[in-house]
Amino acid sequence: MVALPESVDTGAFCPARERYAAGVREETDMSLKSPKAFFAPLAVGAPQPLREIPARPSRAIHFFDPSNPKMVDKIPQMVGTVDVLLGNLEDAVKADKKIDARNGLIEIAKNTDFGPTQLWTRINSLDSPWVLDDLNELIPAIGQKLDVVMVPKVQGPEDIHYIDRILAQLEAKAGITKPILVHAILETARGVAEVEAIALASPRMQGISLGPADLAADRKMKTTRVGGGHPGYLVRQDAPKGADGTADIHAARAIFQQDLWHYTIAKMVDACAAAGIYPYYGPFGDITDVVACEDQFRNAFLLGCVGTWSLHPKQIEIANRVFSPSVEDIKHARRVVAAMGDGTGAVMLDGKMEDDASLKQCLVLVKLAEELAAIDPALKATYDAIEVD
Ligand SMILES: CC(C)(COP(=O)(O)OP(=O)(O)OC[C@H]1O[C@@H](n2cnc3c(N)ncnc32)[C@H](O)[C@@H]1OP(=O)(O)O)[C@@H](O)C(=O)NCCC(=O)NCCSC(=O)C[C@](C)(O)C(=O)O
Ligand SMILES: [Mg+2]
Repeated sequence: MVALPESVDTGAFCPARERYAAGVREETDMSLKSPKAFFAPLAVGAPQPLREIPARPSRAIHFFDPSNPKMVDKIPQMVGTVDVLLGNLEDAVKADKKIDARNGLIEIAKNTDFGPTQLWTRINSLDSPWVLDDLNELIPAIGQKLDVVMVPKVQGPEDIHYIDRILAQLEAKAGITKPILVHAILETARGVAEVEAIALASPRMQGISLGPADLAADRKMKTTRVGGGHPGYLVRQDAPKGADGTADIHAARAIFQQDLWHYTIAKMVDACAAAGIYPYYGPFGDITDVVACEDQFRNAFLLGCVGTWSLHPKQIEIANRVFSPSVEDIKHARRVVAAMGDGTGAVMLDGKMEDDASLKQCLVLVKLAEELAAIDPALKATYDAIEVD
């Protein structure tokens, strides 16, 4: 029994302190994530970190401002139509609404049954005057309901270590039984350079999203958009020869717009896959251009991302469709699985060679379809109706 001096204010009831007072000693990690202690809790009484991040569908992470009554009104009816609802406290919430947003999120979380939909929040940046109160108030009030805390403007693994320890302390104090996961936004040049270390910084790491607007500013890119392409970033077809045999540089030539985000997304996907966590595209700011939005989302899906952000209700349907394998892909994948028998060797299917490696790609799609069908009855009916010839 550890006696506390009478002058110490022990504050509200704290399960971890009670257990400590009762002589219970738990293994924790006092170091900054030494390899052997990687999976030890970072505070006495904090829940055991997960060894594997659950593959919960998260095709769209839908952002709403909890201080905006019109948006808040729409949240209950969005439950079940979107995989993740995220109460945003950071950029896009006005400075004089920060506290309303935090309180609004607490109220929504307490009063809403989220069913299969995950509840995430994006806290303010680590250098802001709000972040400490965000954590101190959200975790005790709604920590048991919060699945993931998204951390903006992550610079390196030390930012994740900082959040990791605070979350452990707050979880212990509040008696939270399931660990809250952490999602980093890749929106600084140093963050991109350190993305592998960020992905591996903590067993809480659930995933990483691209933050193209802040990243562009931090890198001093000469763009003014929130994600998407740029007409000036292009490759031009070679000039044809003119009558005099030299290149006619003024002749009409095809131009091919390139993807400004390809390098960063590919780097992020590799870092996430290597760490066993999930990569996401981020925001597409041109809300009216649903066609280009779909293209950007599909590029990310093909490269390995599991989801994207939705800023406006109309982007949810696009994300749900793009990040669910198509009927054609599932039909083909199931044919390959059937044709490959025990999964070894090579076969010909429709004039193409299939082998162990193409089978593995097909299994990625089949597994994803099963995970999505488990939470999306309409999609399940669509996949169930596929006939493999
Ligand atoms: C774009 C905006 C201003 C257009 O808002 P609007 O009201 O002008 O649009 P609307 O088409 O007129 O809206 C129709 C209805 O839908 C509602 N509505 C509209 N949006 C939502 C929503 N998200 N959730 C729920 N409801 C929504 C809206 O309130 C309205 O309700 P009403 O019919 O009753 O009048 C608005 O959609 C919005 O503020 N969206 C969220 C923006 C946001 O969260 N930005 C931050 C993420 S991006 C970012 O931070 C960058 C990054 C990663 O950090 C980096 O790259 O660096
Ligand atoms: Mg940002």
